[in-house]
Amino acid sequence: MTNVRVVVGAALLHEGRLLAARRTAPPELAGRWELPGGKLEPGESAEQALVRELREELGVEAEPLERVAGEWPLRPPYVLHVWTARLRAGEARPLQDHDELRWLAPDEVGDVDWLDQDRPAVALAADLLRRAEA
Ligand SMILES: Nc1nc2c([nH]c(=O)n2[C@H]2C[C@H](O)[C@@H](COP(=O)(O)OP(=O)(O)OP(=O)(O)O)O2)c(=O)[nH]1
Repeated sequence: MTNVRVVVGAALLHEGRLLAARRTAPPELAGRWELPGGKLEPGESAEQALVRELREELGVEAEPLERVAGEWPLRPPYVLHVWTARLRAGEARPLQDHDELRWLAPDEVGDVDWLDQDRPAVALAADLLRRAEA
């Protein structure tokens, strides 16, 4: 399919924790937790979109690391791709699209109400964190 559009989500990792962000809109998604990110703009790579979105939404500089294997369908024509990323500079704040942030240790990843579509990628990111700790 050629008209699929990618939403990139960042599994932002810092000091052994994963960042979760609580959405403020649209009403059907508000209050649920997600990986910060957004839609690719025309001509943009996933890595470029990730860096731009994290700058806009959280006020941080992030470095994309690697794609988490998989692709998760959202409302057509969107699909979710997830990349791990590390925090290069700044302190994450909910500047846009979110009203709360939480840095979750691997054992806390199940403590927030993730968007359904995010759960498999979040589980994979938590596994990566656990392995990095071991
Ligand atoms: N950013 C993000 N969006 C997600 C995730 N999971 C999920 O289902 N979505 C959905 C919610 C939205 O319908 C869509 C992404 O839209 P968005 O509002 O974050 O994108 P954007 O920042 O580019 O916003 P806009 O240009 O539409 O204003 O994907 C996720 O983990 N991160």
